[in-house]
Amino acid sequence: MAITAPGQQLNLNESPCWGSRSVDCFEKLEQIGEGTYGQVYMAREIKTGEIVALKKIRMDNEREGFPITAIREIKILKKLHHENVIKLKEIVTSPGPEKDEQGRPDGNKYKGGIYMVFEYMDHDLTGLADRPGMRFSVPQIKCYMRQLLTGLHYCHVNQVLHRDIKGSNLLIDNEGNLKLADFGLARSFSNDHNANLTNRVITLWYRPPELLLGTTKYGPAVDMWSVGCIFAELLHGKPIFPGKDEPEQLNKIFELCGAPDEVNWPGVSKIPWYNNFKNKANEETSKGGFQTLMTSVPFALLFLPLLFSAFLNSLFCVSFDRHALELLERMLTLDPSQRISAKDALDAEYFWTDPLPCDPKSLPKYESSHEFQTKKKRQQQRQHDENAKRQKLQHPQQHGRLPPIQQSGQAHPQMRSGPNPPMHNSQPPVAAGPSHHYGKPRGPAGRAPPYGSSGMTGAPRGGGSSGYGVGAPNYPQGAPYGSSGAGRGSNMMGGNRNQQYGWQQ
Ligand SMILES: Nc1ncnc2c1ncn2[C@@H]1O[C@H](COP(=O)(O)OP(=O)(O)OP(=O)(O)O)[C@@H](O)[C@H]1O
Repeated sequence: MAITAPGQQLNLNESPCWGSRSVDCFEKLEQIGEGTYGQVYMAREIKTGEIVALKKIRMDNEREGFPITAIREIKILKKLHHENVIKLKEIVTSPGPEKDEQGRPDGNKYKGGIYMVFEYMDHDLTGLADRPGMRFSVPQIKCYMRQLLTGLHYCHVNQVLHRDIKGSNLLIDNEGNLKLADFGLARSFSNDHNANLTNRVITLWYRPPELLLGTTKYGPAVDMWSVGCIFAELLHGKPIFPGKDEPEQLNKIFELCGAPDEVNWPGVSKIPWYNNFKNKANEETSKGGFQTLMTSVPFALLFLPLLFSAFLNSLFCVSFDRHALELLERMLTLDPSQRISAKDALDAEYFWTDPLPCDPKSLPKYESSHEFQTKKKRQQQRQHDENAKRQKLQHPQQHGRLPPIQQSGQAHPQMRSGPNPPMHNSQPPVAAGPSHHYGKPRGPAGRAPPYGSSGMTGAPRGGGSSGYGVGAPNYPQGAPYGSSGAGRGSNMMGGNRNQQYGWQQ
């Protein structure tokens, strides 16, 4: 966690009620998130009954002061007011040492706690997409994408870079509204892009090539790359660039988008790590085993549209909407200066041709689904499966005689169907990282309704596993965060992002 830098002090007294109320004004109902900052809870304001989200600011080390990421998030959110940006309502404090859910001291050396109070959102995109059987329709994808771009355009116009666009930071309520959240890595920028900023931002799978190549001068285009990754994921049903470290991430990008050179990306050879990468690529190529498109850029450039459509079509076995592909290509353009802006993306044909984006209010209502909960359910399911396996090994005879319903446990109705559980139960649950499944049609058409289990009557709370089904990738645990520890990786590495970015720009 970083020490608060001069000029970065947070003045909680800026607004009369900010920071003056105690967290005791709220009743914590349920944990809905676990982030680098600490926990996020669904809570009820006792006086009004209003449901909110409380995000506790982690203060693990009292010597290091108030985390700079929290200061940035609060400062930025205080100036952003838009229907597609999460609303920070106030800051509340707890004066004394706090207790965990079991009433034990929570191990926080800092005596009190500080919480950010947000409007409550029923889902994050990752959690929603992870619902069993979930499929998004085209108008629904357009509706979410348009809201994402509208919120981001607003941020960019107000000279704020988000720098961590990914599914779990896109919150959705049951009115169909999508809002950008988690501005912990966000920062203001100036249009001349002259300032040196850290390149160690954005969760690996969503990180643009310029950051992976080490650039420190960048602008809103970095967010647009992440938006392209989300868009492709919504169309494709799973992350398109699931690299496990930076080199692999770059390779995955270059395999799909072609490799950069001075022709398709003027100035790329001046980016700090370009030559390292190029030399390595050449070395590998001369060894004959390196499957990169580094050496076939003209080919890649000429056939980029075909590469995209071939890639997507081969995965879906259907022909993709031409307008969707055009927009996707313009988002996933290597050269950030040629990448489409949020404003221009909103004008793209894709949003203005049939089927049009649906009205958010027309979207079905789902039971609340946050990534934290879906991950937890998968972990529980995995634990359950492991226990069952262990028991079976210990008492093979006894278990052999049991009818399938008893072998597979009572908790999960879908597992009662016999020794071969449904596909989504047989997938190795992913313990960490974005575990997305955005609406990829799975199995024979018509098996699932367009929105999965429709409305509130969907899968029972606490039951079921993730929507990982046929074709789910076998991601290494923690892969999305790579070895750099950038973005959320810090969490996986036992540290926190303040340690890694706090002192940086
Ligand atoms: N306003 C909200 N309403 C409902 N859920 C929320 C809200 N804010 C956050 N969450 C849930 O908590 C999760 C973590 O929140 P957030 O990303 O803001 O925390 P963080 O500490 O910054 O996490 P990270 O380690 O990912 O940076 C989100 O993915 C979301 O599921």
